[in-house]
Amino acid sequence: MAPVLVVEHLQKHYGNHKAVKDVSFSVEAGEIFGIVGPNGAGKTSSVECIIGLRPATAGTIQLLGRDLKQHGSYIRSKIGVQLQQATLPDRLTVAEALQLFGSFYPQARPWQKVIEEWGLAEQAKTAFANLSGGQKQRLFIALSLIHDPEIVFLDELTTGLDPQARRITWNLIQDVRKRGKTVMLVTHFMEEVERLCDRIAVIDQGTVIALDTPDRMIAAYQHDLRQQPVPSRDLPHPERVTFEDVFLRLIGQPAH
Ligand SMILES: Nc1ncnc2c1ncn2[C@@H]1O[C@H](COP(=O)(O)OP(=O)(O)OP(=O)(O)O)[C@@H](O)[C@H]1O
Repeated sequence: MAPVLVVEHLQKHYGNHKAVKDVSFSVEAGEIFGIVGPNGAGKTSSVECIIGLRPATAGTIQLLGRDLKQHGSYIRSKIGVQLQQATLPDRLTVAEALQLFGSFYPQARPWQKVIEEWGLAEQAKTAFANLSGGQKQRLFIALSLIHDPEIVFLDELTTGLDPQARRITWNLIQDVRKRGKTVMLVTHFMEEVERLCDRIAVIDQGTVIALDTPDRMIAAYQHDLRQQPVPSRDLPHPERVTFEDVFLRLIGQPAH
């Protein structure tokens, strides 16, 4: 099956600052694909170029087999986006938000169905400001899916949520995939990518420094640990390696 997204040698410069130096990866239909990296690594800049929000400085982006530069409006109709630090006017109700976002797309699904699917029917008349953190995230997911896109980009969806709301949101992300969508997930939570993602790209200083399944990355790290002649106090016990340990080593930080 052809990949739904192919990014090749993407670069994004802001003046002299090279935020994205060389990012390449491809994503298969139905994957939950994670993008992780330290603050300022270039994750959001990469995603913003991929969704057509910012022009790339160099490189090519193909979504659903079409080049972003030539087919921008087609591609925008096929992607759903929940951007970092998304918010809505305090007094806008859930139903109004869904109707408003639906009005942007000719092929929008009936908002009454979407509100039911995402368990927000009881909050239809609730103002955005009065929703819980978890309900706000559910609304943002529903809004990103109102036009029935094929690929959904979720940037730091669970930042600021308490652990319970975060876990509920994980289930929602899996529900998005169950509905046949491909999910691109940008997050700082390593447990989140380890549990949810089929594959992960680790971006550091504007380049992809690792790309694989979480299990394979963890296995490679464990293998390396066993090769060490003297156990280091900075490294965790090999049986308890997590993706977070792998991530910290990849970006050059001590694991514990
Ligand atoms: N509009 C902009 N103008 C100038 N510099 C920018 C702009 N947007 C981002 N940058 C810079 O580009 C670099 C990459 O930022 P970006 O937001 O893409 O990183 P990130 O990996 O998403 O970080 P975070 O995890 O903190 O969200 C940072 O040094 C940032 O300050």
